[in-house]
Amino acid sequence: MTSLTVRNLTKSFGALKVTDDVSLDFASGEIHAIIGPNGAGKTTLISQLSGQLRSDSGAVAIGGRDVTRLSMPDRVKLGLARSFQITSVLPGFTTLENVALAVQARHGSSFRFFRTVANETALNEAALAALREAGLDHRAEIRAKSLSHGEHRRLELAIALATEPKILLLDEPLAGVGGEDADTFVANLQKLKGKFTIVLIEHDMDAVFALADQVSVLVYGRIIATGSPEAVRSDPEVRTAYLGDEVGEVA
Ligand SMILES: Nc1ncnc2c1ncn2[C@@H]1O[C@H](COP(=O)(O)OP(=O)(O)OP(=O)(O)O)[C@@H](O)[C@H]1O
Repeated sequence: MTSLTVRNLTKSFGALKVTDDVSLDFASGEIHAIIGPNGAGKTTLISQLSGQLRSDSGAVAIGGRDVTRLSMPDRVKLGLARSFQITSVLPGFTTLENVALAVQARHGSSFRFFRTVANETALNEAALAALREAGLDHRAEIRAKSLSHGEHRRLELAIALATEPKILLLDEPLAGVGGEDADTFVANLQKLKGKFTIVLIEHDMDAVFALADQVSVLVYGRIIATGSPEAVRSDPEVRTAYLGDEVGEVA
């Protein structure tokens, strides 16, 4: 089943056409990576999907429902969550409190106006469940400002998970994350595989080829290939346009 459908999306900044007639289908439960050189338009495309940026033309549908004209908050309500670039983590709050705020925002007044012990317990349990899925429950009581960069990224993932998404848009989750932290992050995403549709933008090709079911290659705003990691890796046009030597390292 297709959970997210993109048809003929286009966006220009002045004379620069940044996304150019992009059409893609994201299947339910799959990790679909979008790769491409710097400036190819990947982040712009994600912003068009999330509703942060209005497209010049084209259409986006979630589960068959046209959301092209919907705002970002309305798309979040339909299960589309974007992580990493719009999240504002409160540094003086604990990781649990940060995630609890996202749970509260998701459930609105049902948590806010009835401050019973039962509600607070439910709120904390939901937040802890999201932290567990992101592999950060052991740091629940730590203030966000004391987290490592990699842990901070996992907190942002937990905040996105707290919105109970059907589709997760991850924009370079591994940027600036190295070594063990990167391995932990990839392992966590592996565990989430199948639970949500994940659209993953990532420059770390080891991570992309380890995680993705489908890979699409964006070059100068146009999708030049879509397919399994193996098919994309051996596509001559992709090798010429983008992957080059990098592909050799992971082959
Ligand atoms: N708000 C904006 N106004 C003008 N130009 C923009 C804007 N946002 C992006 N661009 C330009 O659009 C092009 C694509 O940018 P985008 O960030 O989408 O690429 P990207 O593939 O995500 O790159 P990277 O891999 O480096 O993050 C770039 O040339 C960028 O300078």
